[in-house]
Amino acid sequence: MSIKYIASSKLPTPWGVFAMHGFEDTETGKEHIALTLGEWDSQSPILGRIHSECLTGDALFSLRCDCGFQLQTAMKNIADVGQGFILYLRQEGRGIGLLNKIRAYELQDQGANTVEANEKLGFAADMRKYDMILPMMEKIGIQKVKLMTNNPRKVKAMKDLGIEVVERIPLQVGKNRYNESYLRTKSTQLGHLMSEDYFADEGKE
Ligand SMILES: Nc1nc2c(ncn2[C@@H]2O[C@H](COP(=O)(O)OP(=O)(O)OP(=O)(O)O)[C@@H](O)[C@H]2O)c(=O)[nH]1
Ligand SMILES: [Zn+2]
Repeated sequence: MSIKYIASSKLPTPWGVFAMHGFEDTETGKEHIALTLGEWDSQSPILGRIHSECLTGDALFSLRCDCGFQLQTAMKNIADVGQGFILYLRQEGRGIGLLNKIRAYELQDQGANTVEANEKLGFAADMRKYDMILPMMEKIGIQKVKLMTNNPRKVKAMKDLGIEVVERIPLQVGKNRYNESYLRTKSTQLGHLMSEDYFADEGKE
């Protein structure tokens, strides 16, 4: 793993003008992004999110998952407090890539759940790695985080890298009739922490 900082620019969004910092993984050629808003000293706990790329949810308005809703809510929450970061990591499809995710969706259209579909294709349920986080966090000067996620493995990954997660903030947004079983599978098979209230809230969104 070799992460190289490349350049920074402004990124105006509906929620505020973020700074965008580009990084290259020189081994894989993957291009990762950090968005930051506001300023801090390295000892302050900063609100943030580690977001895994989901072209379909983040850019194409897909209702099959909750990714786009989580990304927008995280950006809004950061803007509301005036300070925070998002690491946008290019590990599409939990690390299997976009085309394999479409293959997995095809199997899901035939009745498989997200875990079964990955396994039928010969992949583990979740192939993501998080070691690129450390050099990115060092560059943006953050050592302590308040992390917006439902995924305890992300919290553990950060802690294993030596980053202090002072708080986990649930990000339960975007449930709809197309992603309910996907969310259930995340909760029952992938360890995501989601409250029963979230599922009980039938008919919302
Ligand atoms: N292989 C596969 N990947 C998927 C599927 N649906 C979404 N993804 C990918 O899953 C990743 C997001 O992971 P999630 O498990 O939804 O959520 P998380 O990032 O672990 O946890 P949160 O921080 O709570 O959002 C993105 O890279 C998506 O492209 C699917 O059905 N199959
Ligand atoms: Zn998604």
